[in-house]
Amino acid sequence: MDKKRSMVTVTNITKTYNKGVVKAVNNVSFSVAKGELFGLIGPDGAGKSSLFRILTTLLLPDSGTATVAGYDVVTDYRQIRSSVGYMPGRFSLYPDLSIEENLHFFATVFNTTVKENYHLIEDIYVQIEPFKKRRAGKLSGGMKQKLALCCALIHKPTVLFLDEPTTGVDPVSRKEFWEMLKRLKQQGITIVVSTPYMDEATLCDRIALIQQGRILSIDTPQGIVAAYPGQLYAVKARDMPRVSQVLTTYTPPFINYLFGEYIHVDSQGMGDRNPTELLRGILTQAGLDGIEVTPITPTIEDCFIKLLTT
Ligand SMILES: Nc1ncnc2c1ncn2[C@@H]1O[C@H](COP(=O)(O)OP(=O)(O)OP(=O)(O)O)[C@@H](O)[C@H]1O
Repeated sequence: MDKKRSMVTVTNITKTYNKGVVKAVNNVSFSVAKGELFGLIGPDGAGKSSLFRILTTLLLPDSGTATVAGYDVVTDYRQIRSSVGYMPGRFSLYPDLSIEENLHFFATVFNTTVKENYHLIEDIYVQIEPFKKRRAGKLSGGMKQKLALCCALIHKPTVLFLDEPTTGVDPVSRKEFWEMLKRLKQQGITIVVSTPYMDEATLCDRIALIQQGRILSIDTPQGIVAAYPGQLYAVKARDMPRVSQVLTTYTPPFINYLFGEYIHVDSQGMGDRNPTELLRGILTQAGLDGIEVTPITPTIEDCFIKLLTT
């Protein structure tokens, strides 16, 4: 990637806790281009929040370097704090202040006014404005999320860091939220967002799959899916627990896991044999009926599981 256009550059960042016992971020490197919507995708404890806190200058890394908007996260923390917007995991709103008061408070802290940058938040703010006198502590998850986003945007940041913004938010608000992010991106704001929801990964321009502080893969969602080695099958039969048992106890065992109403089975270890025929044969021989075996395109979650098992 063109370094000049890079708005976030992370180089070999490591962060440990408890005197090195917990490796929260382990030699992580990536960069995010201007105007890109970049996702950090990983389960709880993967190290996403620690990375965000380092990039927003709230935590010092043990080693490695990082720049945001061209500023060093250790030496230029003042410039970074004024040029980034940060929405922490637990929305940092003042529960006793109203919607309106929270917004004015954040604008004042950043030496600006709500009026000056209203155009940036208008789309989002109009949705919560009817309740502007309501205290933040009394808002629903979706409304808190919208207010927190307005507060993170009110000083016109060039880079926006959103740490699990959709966790605990209803599905409709989650969808609306991603549409808002698309619009912000169109205004040239660079966005780094983390989520444990794999389905949200496909809404990013590029994603990093992260687990136990390590990046397993970085690419476009389509690139990650295209790089899936082998073929995946969706398998179903009348007795699903038995399907899993048969596939797991086969020699060599097949990678298989429940995925919605199907069991996904990886073709690894099937050699030259036709996987559909092989799977049908094994399951029929085990006395199962109602067997369905269909080759499928993996989801990001399948790719994540595959990366974890190889
Ligand atoms: N202050 C701390 N002291 C000790 N261990 C910590 C501290 N903060 C985080 N950890 C540990 O570091 C690892 C990474 O945590 P981190 O919060 O960065 O991950 P995360 O992906 O954001 O997950 P979550 O969504 O649960 O916060 C976890 O094992 C966590 O328990």
